[in-house]
Amino acid sequence: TSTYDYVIVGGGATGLSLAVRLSEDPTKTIVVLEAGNSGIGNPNITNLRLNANNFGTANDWQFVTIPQVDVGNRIQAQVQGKVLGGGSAINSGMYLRGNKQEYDALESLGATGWNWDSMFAAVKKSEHFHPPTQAEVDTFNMTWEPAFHGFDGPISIAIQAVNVSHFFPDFAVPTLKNLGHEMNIDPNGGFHNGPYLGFSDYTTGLKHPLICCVRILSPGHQSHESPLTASGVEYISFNETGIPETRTINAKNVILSGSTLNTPKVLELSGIGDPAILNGLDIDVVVDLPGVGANLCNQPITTASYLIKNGTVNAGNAIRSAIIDFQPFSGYLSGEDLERSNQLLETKPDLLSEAQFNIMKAQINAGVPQMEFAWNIAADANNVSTLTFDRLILVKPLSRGTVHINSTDPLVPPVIDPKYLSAPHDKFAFAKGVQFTRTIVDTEPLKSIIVGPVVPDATVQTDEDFVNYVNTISVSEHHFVGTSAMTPRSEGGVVDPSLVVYGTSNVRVADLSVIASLPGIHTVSLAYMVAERAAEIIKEQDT
Ligand SMILES: Cc1cc2nc3c(=O)[nH]c(=O)nc-3n(C[C@H](O)[C@H](O)[C@H](O)COP(=O)(O)OP(=O)(O)OC[C@H]3O[C@@H](n4cnc5c(N)ncnc54)[C@H](O)[C@@H]3O)c2cc1C
Repeated sequence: TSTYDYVIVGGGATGLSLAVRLSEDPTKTIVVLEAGNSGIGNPNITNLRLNANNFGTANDWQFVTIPQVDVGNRIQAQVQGKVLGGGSAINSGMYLRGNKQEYDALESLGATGWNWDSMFAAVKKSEHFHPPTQAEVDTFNMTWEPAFHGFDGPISIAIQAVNVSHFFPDFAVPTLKNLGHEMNIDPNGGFHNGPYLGFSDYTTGLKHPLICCVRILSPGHQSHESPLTASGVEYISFNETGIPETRTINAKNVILSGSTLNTPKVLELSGIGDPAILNGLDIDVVVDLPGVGANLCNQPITTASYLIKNGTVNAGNAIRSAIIDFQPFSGYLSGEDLERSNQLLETKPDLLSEAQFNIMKAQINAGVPQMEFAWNIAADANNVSTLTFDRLILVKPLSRGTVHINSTDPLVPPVIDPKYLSAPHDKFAFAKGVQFTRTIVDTEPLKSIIVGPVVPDATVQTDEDFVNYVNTISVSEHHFVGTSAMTPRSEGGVVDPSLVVYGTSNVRVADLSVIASLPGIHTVSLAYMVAERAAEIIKEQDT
């Protein structure tokens, strides 16, 4: 049996991008194990507008959380890509980058070399920006800064242009201006405050067999003093009749790219993790690493919609989230609310590290965006138009949760407990964000064409009503990070700045689980950053 140079577990956004870069060296042999199907020829994957058709299908892991105590004990569905391309194959294609401070924070938390400069260079390497045509520029007032973009990478990026309703230039932009929210000419260069036209990426799945990696193999590893050296991985392969067969792959390097929710499972099944979890399942502790599966972070999301006066706008066939407005707390909280925010920020939420808490508070004070307001307009069959803030997202929550196995059966899903809105400040700031949409529609020129609220309806008025609204309606975004954090081992870290799992010599993690603190964005650009940086590091170290 042959020994590959690299086995990459997970052919998702990070894993595939990394495989492409590593395969640039023709002397290296690489195998990618992907648990899901191929997306080849599937229009639900190639057409961004149909992405939701994948939810609940074989292309989705169909995870659910345990009951979420702070949002009415609701169990929430957690869509996650289980198809070549992973999340990037079934996502909505929105493409965003955060503020410089948010990447520099990763280095402050212990990820030496992972800062805005290195990650900006990495993401430009991954990018093939397609500038808009002159006609699109003229029609939609598009702006962009060439220095913020890469033009030779594999990931195509463009500004969304098709069928944008006149509502946006005529009503949305002037209203935002009257609220003091000035347009951002290009949010991709390390400052994404303010409204801008949506950027998109266009990635699609590829072809592959059905394979699910179970655990890392480390034959003969006896001593807990010396680092574990993996010889490859064990995986289950389903044959044509659906019968599972256990097989192995030998490799000099193991790279886990199964995503924030899946990678802890492979580590824990391999005996790498929190002894309290492993002992309970009679799994031998090979590496004592309590940070595996901890520090789980994701964003809460909800919507609000308003009826538009008949005949005042032509909704046309506008695309989703045509304008996205990212605001710091000072952009939507009143003076009194800011005082309340400061009071709530005096107490560190459970499970959030002191280091992260301090950094996040500094970012809040520096005006880093905390809330996303995405604007969309649509008309029904009777041409009744509705303005929907289709993504109201608290983009940098303080709440932290966990994901762990509770079975040694590799086919049993992990226990996912993100503890949504468990930090009191999260609930306050999120509910206030939803409430702020009432201020937006009460501002001219929008005010003159709004009939009134649809969802939440007009009975929802007080602070308490809005808190109840988010408790009962909000769901979770798909932007998980943090469960194999790149922080010092003594602070709950799982990987070092070279992405090597502590206590091992040749096991790396390269997916979004390594990002200790979430930039306030949609996360696929981060996956490309991690992949490009990982490729640079691995190529340099493995010469
Ligand atoms: C529905 C949805 C919509 C989204 N919308 C956007 C958006 O519009 N814009 C944006 O920026 N981001 C979006 N995201 C987020 C973005 O797609 C993810 O952050 C990104 O894909 C994460 O990359 P990853 O490499 O960490 O994991 P993934 O891309 O999820 O890849 C992990 C891969 O590993 C495979 N895998 C897992 N475990 C195993 C195993 N044991 N053996 C073999 N294979 C395994 C999985 O099947 C999967 O293909 C969205 C995500 C989802 C799910």
